Amino acid sequence: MSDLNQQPGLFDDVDDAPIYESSLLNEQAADSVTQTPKVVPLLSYLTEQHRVRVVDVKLAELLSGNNTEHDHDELFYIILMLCLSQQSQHSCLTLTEVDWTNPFNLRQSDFTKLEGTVPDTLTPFSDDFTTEAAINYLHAHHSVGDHKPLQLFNQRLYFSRLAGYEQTLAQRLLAMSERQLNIDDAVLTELLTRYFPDNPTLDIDWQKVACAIAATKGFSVITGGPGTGKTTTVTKLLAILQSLYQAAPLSIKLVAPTGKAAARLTESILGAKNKLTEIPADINALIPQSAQTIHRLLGVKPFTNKFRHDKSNPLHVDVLIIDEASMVNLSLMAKLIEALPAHARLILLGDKDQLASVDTGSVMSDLCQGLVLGQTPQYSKARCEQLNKVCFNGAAKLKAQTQSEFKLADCIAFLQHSYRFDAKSGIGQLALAVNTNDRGILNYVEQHSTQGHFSDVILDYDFVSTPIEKLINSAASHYGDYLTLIAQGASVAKVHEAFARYQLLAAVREGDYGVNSLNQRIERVLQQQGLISVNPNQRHYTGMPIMISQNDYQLKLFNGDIGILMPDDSGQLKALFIDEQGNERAFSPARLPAHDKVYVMTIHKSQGSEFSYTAMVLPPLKQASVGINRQLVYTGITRAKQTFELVADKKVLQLAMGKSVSRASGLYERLV
Ligand SMILES: Nc1ncnc2c1ncn2[C@@H]1O[C@H](COP(=O)(O)OP(=O)(O)OP(=O)(O)O)[C@@H](O)[C@H]1O
Repeated sequence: MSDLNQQPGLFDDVDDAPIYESSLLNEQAADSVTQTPKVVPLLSYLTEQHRVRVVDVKLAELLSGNNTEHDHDELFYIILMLCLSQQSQHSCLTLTEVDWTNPFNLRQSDFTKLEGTVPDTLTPFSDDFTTEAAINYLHAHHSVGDHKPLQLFNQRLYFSRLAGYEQTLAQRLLAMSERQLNIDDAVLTELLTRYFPDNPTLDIDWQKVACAIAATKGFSVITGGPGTGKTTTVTKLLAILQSLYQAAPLSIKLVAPTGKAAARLTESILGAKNKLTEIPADINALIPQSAQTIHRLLGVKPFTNKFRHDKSNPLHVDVLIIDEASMVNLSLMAKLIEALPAHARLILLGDKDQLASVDTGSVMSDLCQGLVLGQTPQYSKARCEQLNKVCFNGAAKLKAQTQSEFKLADCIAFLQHSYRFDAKSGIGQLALAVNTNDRGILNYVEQHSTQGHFSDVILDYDFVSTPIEKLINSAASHYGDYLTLIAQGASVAKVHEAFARYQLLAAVREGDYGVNSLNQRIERVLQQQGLISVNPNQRHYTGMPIMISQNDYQLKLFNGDIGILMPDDSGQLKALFIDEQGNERAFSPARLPAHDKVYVMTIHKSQGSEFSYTAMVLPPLKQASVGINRQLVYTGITRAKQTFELVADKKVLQLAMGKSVSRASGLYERLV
């Protein structure tokens, strides 16, 4: 069960190798019995060590019908494993990936302790309980099946709620993609030519292909790395759609998963609308100016996990664009799709290579499986012909590769050319090196950055001899800008703008290179420099930057929202936020939902935001075995707009590059 155990969470604190030899284990367990530690039943050991939660034990007992402590059957333990899997944001438990001889990934150290307790066994399952036996067992079990608490799909076990979301999503996406749209090819060709004039520097204009794909399908995905023109493309797409439906203009909504991402989308769509002068004014006026959060669009019903808009009360929308779709979890995506009217078009925008959502599922990367940079996606022959006709006057630029079994293959557009980062830019090259685990490109970036050719990338590998103080002082000096503005009485917008210019990101929370310690140390330096004044008896102070860590639907403050504490006109200390429409919002600190200091933020929390100067610190090698991976580092790098600084042991960077994580999900399989 490599995938399950690679996920951050349960086994974070365990850094020795797992044991796979059960005979060896038996010996060690036996040895340890002769020493002081007490041998306890496996389940007691797992709960005592906080490897499984008591609440999950209770749930597993309830669902398996095992009420007595000493009467736990196979289903009980499989449900525990499913709980663990879900805590690592997998949608299901992939039974083929379970190591039945060591399903809880016990380690050598679990058995070789000199004191405390050791488990009595590696596995609760008998030797003949293989994956095949497990699947047969589950198939026959009365708790598994339609309208039962657990469901099997292929070789995957689900809690029925999540299986239901996956099923809904797959069915709706398929139905949307198969809907017949009456588009006049000749008119579409003319519009595509108008918005995408021939560009001799590009063999294939993927933006044009993306527009053609999204214009001709009820459902589409437009994915691409930073600066590949997702916003530009979607703005042109909306102009094309409004031109196609000019007689009855479409109701278009733009949404993003967080307020920050919605604010960014608003800003970039406005920028694109102003820049694209080829869009006629009357059509331009029909393209929305601003984006909102998904929660705002759906209308949160306070104190429930339900929304005002759902299947029985669908949204009034003809076209829905979801930006930063990789951050949207399975349940929210399913609820959003259920709330769409049958005729609506859905377009997902985002970067498939970024971190998946903080919650369960990985919809975007599931849908984008198999895309390879530099290659034509696996479109069907008929689709290639159609796209060649409308985009390239029939020239056979797109050639059908091997026919994909994936039913949505014809709906996926992959933007492959970065317009923001040209060959002179290190950020784009570094992101590429990490994303493709290409040490050659990494060497190239290193050489060019030390020689000063890539002024946008600073690589500080001198992890041991250069103390972390250098980074802390550098962060403090950047943050001095917004603090000076507060002291000068600048506007809230100006202060927020200055704060957002620089951000230090850390991969972990704990340890010297983690968010908690770095936050304290930067605060101390700012205090020493007289830029802030911290009173040990008061949590809040002028200049403190905070990030909300819990949604508050009453106050409409959401996880990830950033506020800065400043005195208002009457001198009262307030937390000031700017919402996605650019409006100021002030709250007294006592009313705020859970929040943290944010001189440093985790890379996870930075997703959906951008900073002119982004600095990122990775933990030392001994802390980097869990949770540091390619998607994490790539997400951190691509937050940078102008300058990216990395402080890390080069070995940790390389380790991350070599480790790509994926989440267990059956969405793709439901669509083949
Ligand atoms: N076809 C094009 N020709 C020239 N410049 C382009 C083209 N497409 C996009 N750009 C420019 O590249 C930059 C990035 O484009 P855009 O913001 O649309 O990309 P994005 O993929 O949405 O970026 P992000 O990484 O912010 O999500 C913008 O300055 C835009 O004007």
